[in-house]
This record gives sequence, structure tokens and C-alpha cells, in this order.
Amino acid sequence: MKLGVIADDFTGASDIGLTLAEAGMTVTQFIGVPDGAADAALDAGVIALKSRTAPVDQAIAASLAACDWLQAQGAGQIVFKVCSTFDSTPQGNIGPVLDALAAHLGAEAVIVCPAFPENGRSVYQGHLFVGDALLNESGMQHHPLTPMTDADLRRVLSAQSARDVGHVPAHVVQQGARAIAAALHGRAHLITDAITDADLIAIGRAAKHLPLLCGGSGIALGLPANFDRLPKTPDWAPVTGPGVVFSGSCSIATRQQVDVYAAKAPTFQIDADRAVMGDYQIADIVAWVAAQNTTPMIHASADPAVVKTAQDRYGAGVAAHAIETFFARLAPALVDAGVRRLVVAGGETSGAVVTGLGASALRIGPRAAAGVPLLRSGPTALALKSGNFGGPDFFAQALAMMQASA
Ligand SMILES: Nc1ncnc2c1ncn2[C@@H]1O[C@H](COP(=O)(O)OP(=O)(O)O)[C@@H](O)[C@H]1O
Ligand SMILES: O=C(O)[C@@H](O)C(=O)COP(=O)(O)O
Repeated sequence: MKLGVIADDFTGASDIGLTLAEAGMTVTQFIGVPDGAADAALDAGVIALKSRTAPVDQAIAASLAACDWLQAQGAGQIVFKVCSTFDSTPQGNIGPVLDALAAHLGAEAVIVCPAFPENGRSVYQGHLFVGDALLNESGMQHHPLTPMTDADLRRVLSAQSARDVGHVPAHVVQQGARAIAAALHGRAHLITDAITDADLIAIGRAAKHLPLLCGGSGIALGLPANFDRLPKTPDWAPVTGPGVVFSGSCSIATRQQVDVYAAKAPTFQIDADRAVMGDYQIADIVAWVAAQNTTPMIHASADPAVVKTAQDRYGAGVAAHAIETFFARLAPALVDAGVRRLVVAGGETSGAVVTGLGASALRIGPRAAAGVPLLRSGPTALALKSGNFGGPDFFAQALAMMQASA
């Protein structure tokens, strides 16, 4: 293994897995730290953790264990994959985990860059933009678990980290890899501006000898070339069994996707109150799915006012946990009943579903959308969609792509 990635959620892991696979690396997404050794032929291993919203000490311990395993497989460079909208709370977990990884790896200057231009995320003057909106005006200020209320990443990371936080500005990045490398000094996390893929490719080249980087999947765009890999389309064998769509994301993009899909398919909406009360019978929902002629959708996606009502009543963690637990129990019951295509919207939701399925590794297939690959776990096809990724008709498109050849 040449490159090791520690991802703080499951959709993020498949997002960066796709970037590496399309740039020509052989890559597997592991669910948590594997027990045994990786295939020696693997170029990159991506360990998916569910650490974005975990207690800080647990997130650090899981990330260090992942780091040790990746290094034991030969990885000479570690990427800490975080969300392209820098999802975190004032307590963490990006800062504390990054501090711990940097100390563990003896890293001095660490590039921190969540830019993902293809999906509209850019970093300029140390501020994160989603399209033309500052992060805190992009809808992310309403996220159920990690509301992002400040677009200045230097301030956001400083509040979470014990290390100095510096800045590599766009005018340096645009001068290319040599200028970027010259700016990487001191023992500091460096928020690095990037507006285009060309910026990220230059950053990747500049990072060739760094032990640690942190960013969204865009940070990986330039890394495979350091290992002489060339772009390719990942393989895919069609999967034709019954499908189901799950959504636990309340992001703007997902709510639109839910509306579009609900207009053409049977839809079952999960209510937070009933989930908290444990009111849903898994067997009844499996029977409801089996009775449908069109691929159905089960979702909890709701607008910010509805989410707030549930959170005020039970606490954000309790409402989220109840809904995630529901999906984690439903997914294996549906697969046992013959479901073979599963599209899941939401990072935490995907973490719950894949953990519920008991999968240990996922094979990365071709893209269903920017940042979202098709995945294979045994006979089951999956797509784990980040809340804000994909076009309005993503669900139908991903289900159809699973049935087609690459
Ligand atoms: N109606 C709801 N009320 C409260 N919390 C909800 C509701 N619907 C979903 N959630 C929770 O919100 C969180 C959304 O996070 P996630 O799945 O990561 O989506 P995203 O990818 O948009 O961040 C999950 O923990 C989910 O269980
Ligand atoms: O970098 C990204 O935006 C994604 O890969 C990601 O991590 C998204 O997280 P969720 O929106 O919670 O799915």
C-alpha cells in the first residue's frame, strides 16, 4: 500500500475512494480497521470511520488505530478525509484528530484543504464557499448534527486545534507546486486556498513528501500522479435484483431528490417521534417493500423546522440515533429478503446502514455522480450519497446505473 486514507464518515470514504480509483489507483474502502492484512497489490486503502460526530476521545483513538494499520500495510502518506463543508463542532472532531495524527506521524506543516470544485466547494482567502455562498449561508448552518456557522476555516480550525493555524493564499497556490512547497514550513495546520482542480493537482504535487494531509476528496486529485498512476474507469458488473432507496439526510439537495423520487415511487416517511418511541416494526416495513411494484423509498428527510422540533423534544443525538438505528436494523432485513440494490442518502445514515449490514470492505465502482461511486459488497450494490451531492434525479439514476455495465 502506498497511500492510506482515514475518512471520518462512510460517504466521504467512498467519495475519496472514487477520486483515487478514477486516477488509476487500486483502492478498497474498509469499514473500520480490518482484522487482517490488506491485499499486497492494493495501492490505496480507505478506512471508513463513523468518527465525525463521535465523542472526541473515541474519534482520536479510532483514527490512530486506523493510521497504525495503514502504516503497517506500507502506506507512506496518510490523508485525513473530512467533509468538503468541513462538518464539525467547536469541540471537534477535525482539529483534535488532526493534532493527534500530526503528533503520531511527526508531521510539521499539514495542508488542510476541503475544496472540491466539481461539487462547487472552493477555498479562497481562507474562507470556504459552496457555489457562490459562504459556508454559513449555504444551508449548512442548519445541519442537524454539525451546523456550520462560520466560513473562515482559519477561525474554525483554530477553535478546535492546539496547533498554530496558518494560511497558504491563492496567489501562492496559483504559482504552482514549487511555490506551494516553499510555503509549507513551521509546525502548523495550513488552510490552503484552492479554486480549481488545477490548484488541487498542484497541491498534490507539492505534497509528495508530506506524511499527512487533510481535506475533502479534492485533496487526492493530484496524489496518484506522485505514484505514476494514470486515469481509468473503475470496473462494474451489473446487479439486477430488487432495490430500495433510504434517506436520512436533511440537506437541501437531498430534500429535493426525495421530492423528485417521491413523485414517481412508493414512499414511506419515518417520523422522528415514532422512531424515538420504537414504534416501527421492521417486519411490517419489509412486507411493505415486498408489496411494491416500483423501487420504493423510505426516508426521514425533513426541513429544518421539523428537525428542530424533534431535537428540542428529545435532543439532537437522541433523535438522530433513533433514526439511524431504525435504518441499521432495516437494511439487513431487506437484504435477507432479497434486496440487492441499495441507495442511501446521508453520511451518518450510510454509516449506520453499512454497519448494520456487517460489511467489512467495499469495492469502488464507477461514478453515479461527482463524489458518489457505485459500490459492491458481496452480491449487493450500494451507493452512499453525501447529503449535498447528486442532481435532482440521483436516486433513479443510481438505481439504473447499478443494473448497467460500466
Ligand atoms: N426528521 C428528523 N429529525 C431529526 N433528525 C433527523 C431527521 N431526519 C434525519 N435526521 C438525522 O439527521 C442526521 C443527518 O445526517 P447525515 O445522514 O450525515 O446526512 P448529511 O449527509 O446530509 O449530513 C442523521 O443522524 C439522521 O438520523
Ligand atoms: O466531502 C464531502 O462533502 C463528502 O465526501 C462528505 O464527507 C459528505 O458528508 P455527508 O454530507 O455527511 O454525507
